[in-house]
Formats: sequence, C-alpha cells, structure tokens
Amino acid sequence: MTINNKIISLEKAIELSQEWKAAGEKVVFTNGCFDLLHAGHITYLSEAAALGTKLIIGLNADKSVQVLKGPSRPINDEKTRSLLLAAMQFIDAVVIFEEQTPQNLIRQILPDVLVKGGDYTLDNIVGAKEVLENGGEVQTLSFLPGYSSTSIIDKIKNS
Ligand SMILES: Nc1ncnc2c1ncn2[C@@H]1O[C@H](COP(=O)(O)OP(=O)(O)OP(=O)(O)O)[C@@H](O)[C@H]1O
Ligand SMILES: O=P(O)(O)O[C@@H]1O[C@H]([C@H](O)CO)[C@@H](O)[C@H](O)[C@@H]1O
Repeated sequence: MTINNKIISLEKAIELSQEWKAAGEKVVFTNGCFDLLHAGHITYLSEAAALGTKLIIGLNADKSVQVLKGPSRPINDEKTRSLLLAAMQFIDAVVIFEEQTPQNLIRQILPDVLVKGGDYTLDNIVGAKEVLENGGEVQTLSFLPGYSSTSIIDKIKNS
C-alpha cells in the first residue's frame, strides 16, 4: 500500500476495521495531534503496533489542534502530519477527525485495543468505555520524559 493510500476517510476506516477484524486481524487504535514528531511518539507508536496486527491512527485535524493546543498550532498542517505518520511501516491507516475528541471515530471503529502514551491514565482516555464494553482492551504505554512537541517549539524559540 502506498503512503498516500494509508490516509483514509472515516467511512473507509470503518470498512477496513470491520474487514480486518472479520479476517482475524487484531486492530489497535490510538489518536493524537502528532504535531512535531519526537522519540516519545515513535516509542509508544511502535509499542502500539506490537499489540496487534493492524494499527490505525486517529489524527486531529488542524482546526481541532488549534482549539486543543492554541491558535499558533499546529506547526505542521494535517497533510504533513498524516503523511509523516503514514510513512511509518508499522502504521496501517491514518484517519483525520475534525471533532475535539475521537469519541465518534472510536465508537464506529471499535478497535480491539485502544492505547495512549504514558502521559494518560486509563480514566482519561476518550473511547475507553466503548472499547471495554465491546470486549476490547485499553492500555497506556511508555512515556519518554522530556519529549514533547511543545518543548521542541520552546527550544527553537529560545535558540
Ligand atoms: N514523551 C512521550 N512519550 C510517550 N508518548 C507520548 C509522549 N508525548 C506524547 N505522547 C503520546 O503521543 C500521542 C500524541 O500526543 P501529542 O501529539 O499531544 O504529543 P505531545 O508531544 O504531548 O504534544 P504537545 O506538546 O503539543 O502537547 C498521545 O497518545 C500521547 O500519549
Ligand atoms: O495529542 P494528544 O493531545 O494526546 O491527543 C488528544 O488526545 C485526547 C485523548 O484521546 C483524551 O483521552 C483526544 O480527546 C484529543 O482529541 C486529542 O487526540
């Protein structure tokens, strides 16, 4: 599958997820803004991929990032952010969502496993209730202290 073909619509993500699960694949899902990629992202994303056989990323659209992270964000637009994620061999699909949370997306995809990095706890992961009620798993993965998109921006500003 080419990199661009991995960047799919909500409808395609629902269809693929159903197809994959019917074929016995274990579908892992995570979401985020992924503005400036760093070692923490890569560490937890590679761990996420190892939890199943297909990894879908829910990516906040530019407008959603602006609300969540502030008017000066994102630095990288959604086209760039989705392409960089899709370029990772262990990521099978990237779906951009416009809302403030991936609740609707997760409710429709119903992955086998929902994960976030270690900066989250199980009680503040959006979609956890739906995934658990559907018999899925919810996990928080590694957290690499000192790595964040914001800290990269601050370093550049202060350099
Ligand atoms: N240092 C880190 N180690 C492991 N996972 C991380 C780390 N930082 C972020 N993540 C995970 O990456 C995903 C995307 O988070 P996000 O894009 O907000 O990263 P961030 O670096 O915290 O960004 P920002 O500084 O803009 O808030 C989330 O699931 C989050 O749990
Ligand atoms: O990149 P972030 O800020 O880790 O991503 C956010 O994650 C939120 C999380 O899933 C809450 O449990 C989500 O609601 C928000 O839309 C961003 O994806």
